[in-house]
Amino acid sequence: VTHGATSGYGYGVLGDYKTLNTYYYNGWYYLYDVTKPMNGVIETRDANNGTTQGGYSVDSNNAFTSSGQAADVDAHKYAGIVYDYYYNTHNRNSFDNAGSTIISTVHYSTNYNNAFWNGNQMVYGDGDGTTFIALSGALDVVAHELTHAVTERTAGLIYQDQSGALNESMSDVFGYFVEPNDYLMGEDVYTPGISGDALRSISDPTAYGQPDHMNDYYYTSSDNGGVHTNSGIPNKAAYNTIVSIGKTKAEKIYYRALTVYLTSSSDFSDARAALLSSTADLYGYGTEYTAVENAWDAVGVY
Ligand SMILES: CCCCC[C@H](S)C(=O)N[C@@H](Cc1ccccc1)C(=O)N[C@@H](C)C(=O)O
Ligand SMILES: [Ca+2]
Ligand SMILES: [Zn+2]
Repeated sequence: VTHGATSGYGYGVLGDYKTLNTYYYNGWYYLYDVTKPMNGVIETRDANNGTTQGGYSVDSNNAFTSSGQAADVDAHKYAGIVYDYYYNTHNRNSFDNAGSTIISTVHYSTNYNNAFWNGNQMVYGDGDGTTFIALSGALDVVAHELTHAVTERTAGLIYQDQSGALNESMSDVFGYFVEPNDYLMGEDVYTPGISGDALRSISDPTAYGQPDHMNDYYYTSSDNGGVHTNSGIPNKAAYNTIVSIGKTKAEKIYYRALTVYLTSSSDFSDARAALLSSTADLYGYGTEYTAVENAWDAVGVY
């Protein structure tokens, strides 16, 4: 072929084999996925431990099998999975619902124990090897970060205090919806030397130092008002909702609340109201509505 879509493969951060949607051009294979509907593109880049966007992740023979390519493989594969989740479950075409290219950069900085959405793209550190390994190696992390992009283009929840904790919670909750095999966050890339732990739990936020009730709201000036701590309260309410009405209904009311009712300054009480309105819209005022009321009563938010 002169150039065009190809199918490659590689090994992820956990050493697992996975197929990849790649693109051949001028002697090189790119992590550039053109298989999505309406020309949605997913591209993965490599910062080579710098702090710029980096160039495209490329390979000479379409086999992304070197250890240095593992983070690239997972960032690319998982971005595609998250794209598919939003398209197939919520009919949303990319984070802006207009098919914008989803860009990821891996190997950001050195020993960087975090991942983030920078307003234009996802960025992943490699971790320091003790607290984290390469963060794109966890599907719930990728879903967390891409959900920040969705939130930014919809509710626009300000990243401070209660709206900020809600912003963080939406990213964790959709991290669960995309990876529903556990209620843990980041377990696949967190503390490789310790098994069974995680950065957070939505079923029991207190297991990792987060509050699960308004009585224990953590007032602080750090971390934008403790957004990674206080997210435990809406996270617990989401867990309560998921357990009582099921994932299929829960993800519909959460998506509707995020895209229709929540605004940039919404606080926890506004979130309760937004979810109740969404529930009423979709399922009426029956058992699902009561379940959402109970879910938020249980965390002390009215
Ligand atoms: C650059 C400034 C910080 C940005 C914070 C990003 S959005 C974030 O919340 N990252 C997640 C990564 C993550 C997600 C799911 C599971 C594990 C880890 C996060 O929770 N970061 C923690 C370490 C933090 O910033 O406190
Ligand atoms: Ca998980
Ligand atoms: Zn976040």
